[in-house]
Amino acid sequence: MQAKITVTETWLRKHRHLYDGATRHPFIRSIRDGNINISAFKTWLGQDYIFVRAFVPFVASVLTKAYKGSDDGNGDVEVILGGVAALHDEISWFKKEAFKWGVQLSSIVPQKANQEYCRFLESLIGPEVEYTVAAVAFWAIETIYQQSFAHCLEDDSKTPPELKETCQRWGNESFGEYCNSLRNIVDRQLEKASDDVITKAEATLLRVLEHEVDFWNMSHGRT
Ligand SMILES: Cc1ncc(CN)c(N)n1
Repeated sequence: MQAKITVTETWLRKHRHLYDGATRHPFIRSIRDGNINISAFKTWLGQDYIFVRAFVPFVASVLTKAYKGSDDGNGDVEVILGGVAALHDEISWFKKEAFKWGVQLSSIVPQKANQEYCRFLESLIGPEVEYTVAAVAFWAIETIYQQSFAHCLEDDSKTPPELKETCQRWGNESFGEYCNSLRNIVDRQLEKASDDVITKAEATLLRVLEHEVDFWNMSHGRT
């Protein structure tokens, strides 16, 4: 018997071009090819620290929605709670890494693409945004990083040794499994969602892809 094609699979096929644009961006390719400009990397590091701080309340809101809105016989809350715990480690990691690279986090000013992305996250926090829609954003945001950095760890990559740890942070297998768990949550929700929610969720996925591309562009010095 053939496996059923899930909604996320349909979307990823339909929006492959945009998805590849986010996960195979020139910034990521430059890490993978070993010719990353270190000042671009430092820009990314400082800006991403600001993004991750704004990401925490968004993920907390997804957790609340999971608690209130899913049947949760499926353990959504535990999976998302794992994500919150990982973010705690992520923030400590950014501080340690910034120190290593001489990036002064307290003096970083968020750039336009970052501000807009953080504003978008905030727009998804309120109770009027359905759990399914917010969960799609969450899944996409985490998965783009996982896929991007895993690409830099493939056998034929020339990622500089000093950036391997960064790539491992999101490109590792267990982060990949966590992203798969988020994808299962999303597909389960989408199975029972109304057409209206499915339409909103797909539009949200597209917005995330665009914001991620803009974020890489900003880090790469293209804005
Ligand atoms: C911009 C961005 N997107 C995703 C992630 C993964 N949490 C991140 N740290 N920053």
